[in-house]
Amino acid sequence: MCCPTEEGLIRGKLQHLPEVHAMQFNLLNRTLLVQHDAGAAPLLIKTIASLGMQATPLASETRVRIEQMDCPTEERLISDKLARQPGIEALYFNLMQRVLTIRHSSDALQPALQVIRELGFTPQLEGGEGQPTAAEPTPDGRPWRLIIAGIAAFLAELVHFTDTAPQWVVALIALGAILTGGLEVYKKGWIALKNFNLNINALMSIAVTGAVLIGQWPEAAMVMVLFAIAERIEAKSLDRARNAIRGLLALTPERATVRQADGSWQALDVAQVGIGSVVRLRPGERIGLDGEVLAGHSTVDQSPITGESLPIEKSLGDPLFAGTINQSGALEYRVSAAASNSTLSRIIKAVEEAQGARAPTQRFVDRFARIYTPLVFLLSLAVAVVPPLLLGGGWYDWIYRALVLLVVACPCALVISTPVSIVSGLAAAARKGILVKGGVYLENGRHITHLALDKTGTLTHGKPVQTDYRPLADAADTYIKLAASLAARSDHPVSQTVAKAAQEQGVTPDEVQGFEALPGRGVRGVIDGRRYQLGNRRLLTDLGLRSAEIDSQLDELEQQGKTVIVLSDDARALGLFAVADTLKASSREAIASLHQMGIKTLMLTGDNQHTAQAIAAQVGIDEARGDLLPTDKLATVEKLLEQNGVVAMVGDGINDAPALARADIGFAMAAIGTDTAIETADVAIMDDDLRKIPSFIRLSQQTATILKQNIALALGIKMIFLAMTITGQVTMWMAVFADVGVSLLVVFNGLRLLRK
Ligand SMILES: Nc1ncnc2c1ncn2[C@@H]1O[C@H](COP(=O)(O)OP(=O)(O)OP(=O)(O)O)[C@@H](O)[C@H]1O
Ligand SMILES: [Zn+2]
Repeated sequence: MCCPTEEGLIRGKLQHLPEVHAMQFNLLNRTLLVQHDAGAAPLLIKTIASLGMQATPLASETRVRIEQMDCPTEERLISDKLARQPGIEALYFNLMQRVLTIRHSSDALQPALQVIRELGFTPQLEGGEGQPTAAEPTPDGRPWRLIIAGIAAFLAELVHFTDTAPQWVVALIALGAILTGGLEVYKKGWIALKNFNLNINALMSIAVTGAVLIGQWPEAAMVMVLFAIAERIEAKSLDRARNAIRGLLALTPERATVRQADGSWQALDVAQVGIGSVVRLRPGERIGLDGEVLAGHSTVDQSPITGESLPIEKSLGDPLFAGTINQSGALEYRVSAAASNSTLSRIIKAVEEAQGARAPTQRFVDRFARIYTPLVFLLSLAVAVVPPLLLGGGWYDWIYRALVLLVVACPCALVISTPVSIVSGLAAAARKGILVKGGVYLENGRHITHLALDKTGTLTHGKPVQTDYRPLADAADTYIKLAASLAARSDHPVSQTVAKAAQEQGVTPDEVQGFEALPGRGVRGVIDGRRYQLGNRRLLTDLGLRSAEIDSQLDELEQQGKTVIVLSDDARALGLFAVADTLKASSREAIASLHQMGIKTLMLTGDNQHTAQAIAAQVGIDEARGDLLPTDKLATVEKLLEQNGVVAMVGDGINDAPALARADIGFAMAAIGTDTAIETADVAIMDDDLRKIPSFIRLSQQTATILKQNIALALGIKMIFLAMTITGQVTMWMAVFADVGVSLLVVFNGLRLLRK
């Protein structure tokens, strides 16, 4: 495969296969990246062979759902074993979603799945990159077992306490409780131990077995049952965080009313509706697919995506988004994206990926847990052996303390405390219409010291109107037509405004030859054999056409916050056009909140310094820098970065993409309509409301607070118990209660963010 016709051939053939979801060709490297259903690779190779080409599979990525995997110790268990398998190139764990993405060579998948099974997990293949399905809740399985185990454990304790039966009866009842309630724990623990892994199951198994060996039957039973119950509650509450994002998906209706070839209407499953289909919407109906209005007028509540409940007017040509709600009128629209690729689906996918990437605190905690557990394990060995041998302590007493220490060695609460907070924070942000592309940004948002803002479209509406036209030479009546002819060819907002104003006056543009855009300056072209330019002061300077008279007129208009461009031929300036953009009502308030947070604001714009200053003064921005070329914007951000600040930049991502990418945090505004913004920004603000930035920073602060509380809680209580265990004040019961209690506490504390 080396030429585009071959690409076309392959694409034509593969795109009709239902197993294929997406293709990306790279003719230079002769590679084709295909997203396909699991197991479809041989079919693809055969199809390509039928075209007379030979395909050699390189590596593919497979998403595997592993229901029982939700603790980092399990992750380590899998990764230690799997990474050593031949053909495995990379592993990406997402514990919150319980999904493991394996990058592997084509024949390595089955052995890898086998390894996972041997470790006691049940891997399920996910169907390619299709529409994300709502995560299944933790299976309920065997609640009766826990109930029986609980009753038995209680009985054992009761009989032991009241001394109504011989010791062997107590032991028998307790054994029953341990086996019914804790068989799973033992199984998992054994697999972990075999692999030199000390996960919670291994620790609990040792502790309970130890308790049995020293004759603490009722206690062993109670501890095991309590642990099993707590695990269950914890898993359930984690499901809540896990599904907070997926819950958004429940917003899209399952069916849409689609026009058939014969003109009739039929309700179809949204997954079956193709691009280009025409869909009808009743008033009050939820929108099922992304599309563009073909007929009708209505307002749409876009709050499910933007977090902004102000209804948006929709008529011919306006975009509609799956998951939003049609209000008063009936609409017909043409579908523009498959259900699995709607804006909402992409948001959900992005947030899920964001969860997979570890935030800094989480990495720290994971590292800590890695040494904490083995350390406490060694400590407990020492506690069991050293005092009795060297200090004359009682064996029984110290072994018991050592077993309690094993329970305290569990890092669960600590390890779980960060992801649950981050995920809840990400979900809360998504609900507000703020798409955060990684926990890092949520953690660092509160450290922002400088915010650079683009002017057009960020602070202003980006929809300027023409305010002034002034001829500078005679024969003035032809200038509007000349300017409009040039302007109509450009998609720059300033040109567009001039073109529109002329059109409204009934002026039709002339033919332009040799049209050229001069970035940061304006445009030029030849009309009727003569060359004309339309552009800003910089362009006039380049042409050597500045004069005191023109400068004073420009100064005057620019100081009113207007943007002025001048029409000129090669000899003189002919006329000037001023346009003015309106400030968004929310901008002032947003800037004021940012200042209250101690953040310095800086406006960066390609527009001239006067206009920049005038606008900056109106919104209350600290500093304005005008006359910047896109490269200057980047340089400004870089200079700020050198001053050790945390620099964020907000823009619409069109001419400020490099600066956005370079900043510590890049915010893209009005992302709902633009795919690139969702994909490239660090944080995408779905609507165009600048106040989302202070609210993101507040959320970042709240997340940080909860993270700190959680780590302090988890660590603090562990440390207290560690000390108290060694001095012999803690029973195994209490240790289990403390451990699972803290786990639950941090989970619930993290979930509080969902309500922010
Ligand atoms: N195609 C064009 N038509 C008319 N004027 C233009 C054109 N291109 C640039 N200009 C002039 O140059 C100035 C700078 O343009 P540039 O595209 O760099 O910034 P901008 O997009 O207008 O502003 P911002 O940086 O705030 O988004 C504009 O304000 C305008 O005066
Ligand atoms: Zn634990």
